[in-house]
Amino acid sequence: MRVKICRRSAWGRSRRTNAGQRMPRFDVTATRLDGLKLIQRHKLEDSRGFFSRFFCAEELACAGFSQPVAQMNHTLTHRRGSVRGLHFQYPPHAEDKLVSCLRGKVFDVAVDLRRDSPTFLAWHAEELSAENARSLFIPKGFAHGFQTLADDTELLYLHTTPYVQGAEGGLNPADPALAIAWPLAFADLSARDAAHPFIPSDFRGV
Ligand SMILES: Cc1cn([C@H]2C[C@H](O)[C@@H](COP(=O)(O)OP(=O)(O)O[C@H]3O[C@H](C)C(=O)[C@H](O)[C@H]3O)O2)c(=O)[nH]c1=O
Repeated sequence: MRVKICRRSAWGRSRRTNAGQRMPRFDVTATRLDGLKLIQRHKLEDSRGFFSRFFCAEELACAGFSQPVAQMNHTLTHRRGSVRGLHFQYPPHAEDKLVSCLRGKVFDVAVDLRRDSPTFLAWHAEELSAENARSLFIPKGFAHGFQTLADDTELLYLHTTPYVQGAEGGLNPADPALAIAWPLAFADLSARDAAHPFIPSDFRGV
């Protein structure tokens, strides 16, 4: 059962336009992995199309996005079925990440790597698409990866920590210890991602 949180608006003002339409805002829903949140963006539609608030520091602080955006990344992945990830950064460069799909569709996966977490090494996936206007908030301590469900899929990432190449870690998307239920056969995978070692039995988290 999805539990909606952050229902109240952070604005305090009326959440309606002059025409009485609901102002764009977000619905934030908890997942079974503590801290990992699904964010639904609302669209304010009219005859021209729609207006949607893509990010709001004030409104999304309650989702856990409480640090400034340090970096914004954009990826295009050509082939349906391609997999990128699973990546994370080791402390002190661990990052919160907001992942959104601007074009196409992805099976977006987060893996809990938090030491002593009751859901350690558990994974959770959400379908993000340009159409469903959903984002995944992925807090520090999680690895992230995705499989595209459409050709020419574009993702936008907001990161709270800059990229530090030497601090990057990776999980092998085919790791049997994770048993991620990828929807499609892997169409494209970087040599680097294919070479991530399987999780060692003595791995206790990050
Ligand atoms: C993440 C990043 C990478 N790079 C460089 C490193 C490589 O030379 C090149 C491509 O990197 P990579 O192959 O890691 O790109 P992806 O496989 O799309 O990785 C991303 O996708 C997975 C699913 C994520 O969650 C990460 O945020 C991100 O690592 O860009 C940078 O210069 N800055 C950056 O912030």
